[in-house]
Amino acid sequence: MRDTTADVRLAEILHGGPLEDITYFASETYLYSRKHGLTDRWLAMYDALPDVTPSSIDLESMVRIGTRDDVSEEQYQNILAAARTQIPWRKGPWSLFGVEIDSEWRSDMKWDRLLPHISPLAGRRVMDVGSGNAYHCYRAYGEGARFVLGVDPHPAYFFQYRLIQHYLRELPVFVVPVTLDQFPSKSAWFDTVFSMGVLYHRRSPFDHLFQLFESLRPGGELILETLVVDGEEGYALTPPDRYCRMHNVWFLPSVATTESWLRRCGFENIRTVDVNVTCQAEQRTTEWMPFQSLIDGLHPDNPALSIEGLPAPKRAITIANVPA
Ligand SMILES: Nc1ncnc2c1ncn2[C@@H]1O[C@H](C[S@+](CC[C@H]([NH3+])C(=O)[O-])CC(=O)[O-])[C@@H](O)[C@H]1O
Repeated sequence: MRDTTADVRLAEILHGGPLEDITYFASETYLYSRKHGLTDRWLAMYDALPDVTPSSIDLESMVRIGTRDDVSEEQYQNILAAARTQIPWRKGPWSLFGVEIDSEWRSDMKWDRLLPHISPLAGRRVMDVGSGNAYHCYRAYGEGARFVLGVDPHPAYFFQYRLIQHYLRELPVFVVPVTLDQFPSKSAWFDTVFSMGVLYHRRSPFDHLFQLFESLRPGGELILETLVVDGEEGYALTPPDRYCRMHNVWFLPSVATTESWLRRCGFENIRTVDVNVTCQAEQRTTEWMPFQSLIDGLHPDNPALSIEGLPAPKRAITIANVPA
């Protein structure tokens, strides 16, 4: 068993509330029970991490944990080597004691697009569904959230979060490596819920939207970010096969359709605050994600199309509230 600080702290926060039972998912016992092939690699990485305390942290203008001066050359090399064992880093960027992890996605660009439009996060309970390695969870904490819960079933991203969390153990920011379907329904507990980059991966988009609705308290706010296509209300594109080489994309609604789906699920005050064609400055191959990226999913002769001939990725941010 490794450090159990996270389990204990999460249990304290959730004690007596509607989500008390999910504490188990944050436990090492649950992790080992999944017997994932990456677990051994992660444990070896975790053992090699030096114990250092960051002299300063910035989660507001970026994610920076400590500085190069906080660590010796040997400690720096150990952290660098540990971070490299967790390649590919898809979400970031992270600055960890001077190790600059330049991830595939500039996740800060999405954050900058949404932040001016959402209710201030200060004092709020926040959930980020599809949190990946928790980049946006830490940014939410940087805006003053009092508790942030990331939800993402992908073990590799969870282990990246645990690497970062090793140096931010005192913060009330947690990730559970499961899907939202494994949560008790109708917790009505969160003030703000993010679902970004998840809806199009769900085969049943309405079930996902209802789950988000039921996890929010009355008056609570949803920030939904999803791939969209041009079209009238009612139109949604189902790719006949892959989309930008991804095999798990099911529905690309128009903006008007996205909003109508939210209305149908009971949300109100629905407004789309940003529509953005993804550019290569935001999603690209880097040293920390050396595999295929956006450019490989676009048509070689026409970047307005995906490689399959469908519209190139365009993303909308829509905000909506549960009735008060
Ligand atoms: N049912 C599910 N429940 C929870 N997570 C899920 C589920 N299905 C898939 N995921 C997770 O949702 C994330 C989608 S990426 C967005 C990351 C971040 N939000 C971002 O906005 O940059 C998509 C993208 O970047 O295109 C992955 O980490 C999946 O493991």
